[in-house]
Order: sequence, then structure tokens, then C-alpha cells
Amino acid sequence: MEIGGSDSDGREFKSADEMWREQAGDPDKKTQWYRHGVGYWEGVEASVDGVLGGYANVNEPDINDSEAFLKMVLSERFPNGVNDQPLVALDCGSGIGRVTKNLLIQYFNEVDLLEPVSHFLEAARETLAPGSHLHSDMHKAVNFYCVPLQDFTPDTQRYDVIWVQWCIGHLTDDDFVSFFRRAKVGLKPGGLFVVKENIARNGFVLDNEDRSITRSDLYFKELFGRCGLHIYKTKDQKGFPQELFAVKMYALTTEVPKKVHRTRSKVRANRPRIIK
Ligand SMILES: C[S@@+](CC[C@H](N)C(=O)[O-])C[C@H]1O[C@@H](n2cnc3c(N)ncnc32)[C@H](O)[C@@H]1O
Repeated sequence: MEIGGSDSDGREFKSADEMWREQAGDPDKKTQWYRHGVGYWEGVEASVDGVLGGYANVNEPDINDSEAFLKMVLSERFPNGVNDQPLVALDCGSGIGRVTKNLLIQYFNEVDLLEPVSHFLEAARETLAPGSHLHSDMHKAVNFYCVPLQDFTPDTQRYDVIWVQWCIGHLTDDDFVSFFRRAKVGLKPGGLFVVKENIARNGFVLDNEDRSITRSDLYFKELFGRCGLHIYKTKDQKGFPQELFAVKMYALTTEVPKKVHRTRSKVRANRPRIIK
């Protein structure tokens, strides 16, 4: 990728390729990259404050905007329900299950969680266990996978939605692309990915502490293209503290979204035209 960027210590990179060569350019470096990433989270307390980097106060606006986005996407994609089939979601890089318990479990009959850090996943398992108010015959967490995204392939056509929030920055570009390409088999017909991530103003920002990168919107779009994914809807997160990165939600489909056809006269009326 020809996009330039910087790291959290202010160092500049001419291109993402230069940064990736340095950080994960051979098998040993790549192993170290992922070891550092997971190692960072292994030292973090299993709490909302922990998984949100000390910003527990963003939990509420985050969930509210995610809920509005999810409701809109579900009502458009599945206007007549899904013919008695259970709705199933996968929560990727789920941490302690914050997104599942505050959102996904209410809208899906089954939710699977994937998280490489075992003390986070165990905390999620406890909160979502049979007997808790978050577990019923109609809405329950089913599978808890303790693996990283770069090593995961979902079961064929299990999911209506694969939710990827605040974790894809841990993946190198190549693993990002191969994850989404593999994960497409896990979507039911009409299913989609939701990616909710921090957005860099330009290029990328490498975080030297937790070994993750924050990509720009352009960077994400370039990678989605390489994955063969199409943007169905996007929305900006609102109401976060000023000092934080902007956050965007992307709903992504494997098929090209249908265009809304406008009448010719309306299109013409609404755009600048040369006076003849
Ligand atoms: C900022 S927390 C977000 C957790 C959760 N998505 C949320 O929004 O509450 C980042 C999570 O990504 C996980 N993670 C780190 N490396 C990962 C990888 N290679 N694959 C999947 N998840 C990873 C961390 O263990 C951590 O739980």
C-alpha cells in the first residue's frame, strides 16, 4: 500500500509497505507482532474500562449508535424476518463480551464469541452462562472460540452478521484480507459484516504499545476492495470525547449493493450544470 503514515512516537513512514516490512516482514517478526498484540491485552483487567482503554464512558454512546446502525441494516436486509431460521451473529475480538451482552444478544438468537485472550473470554462466558438473565431458549451465546482472527475460519453459512469491532487493527494487511476472504463462507445468503473501527485522519498510525494500526477511511476502502467486499452502508459514530480517534461503522456485503434509481429530471435538477 502506497499510503504513508506514522507511529505513536511520531516517526514517519513513507508507505505502509515500509512499516509492514519492518514490523512483520518475515515469519519471526510476524510471530512477534501477534505475540505483542495479545500479550498487551493479557495484561489488561477484564472489565469494560479495561477493554475500552480507560474510556468506560464511551460504552453507552458506542452501543446506542451501534444499535441504531444494526436496526437499520437488519430491517433493510431482512424485512420479512428469516423464515423461522435463528438469527446468528459472530462477535470478533469480543473481549469480555461487551458488544454481545449490550447489543447482539438482544437481536440474535445465537451469538458466537471469538477472542484470543483467555481471561477475557472466560469473563464473557461467565456473564453469558445458562442461568444468567442474558441466556434464554430464544437468545443465547453458543460457542466461545479462544483463537485470533488470523487463525479462524467460520463454519459454512452459520452467520447473518459477523461483527468486527476494535480488533482488526491487530491484523496485518495480508491477514486482514485473507480473514475476510475466508470468513465470507461463514455468511448466510444476504448476510453481512459490520466493521466498527477507529479511523486515522490520513494513512495510518501504528501504536507501538499494543501493536495495532489505525487505518484511514481510504486505507479501509482499499482493503475492502481487495477482500471483494462492497460497502452497503456507513455511519460515523457521534458523541465521543474530542481527544479520541473518529470511529466509523461499515456494513459490508459480498454482492454489489443494488443502486437506487432516481428519475432523470430529479438527478439533473439536483446537480450543478453549465448555463448554455
Ligand atoms: C479494544 S478491545 C475491544 C474488545 C471488544 N471488541 C469491544 O468492543 O468491547 C480489543 C480486543 O481485540 C482482541 N485482539 C487482539 N488481537 C487480536 C487478534 N489477532 N484477533 C482477534 N482479536 C484480537 C483483544 O484481545 C481485545 O479483546
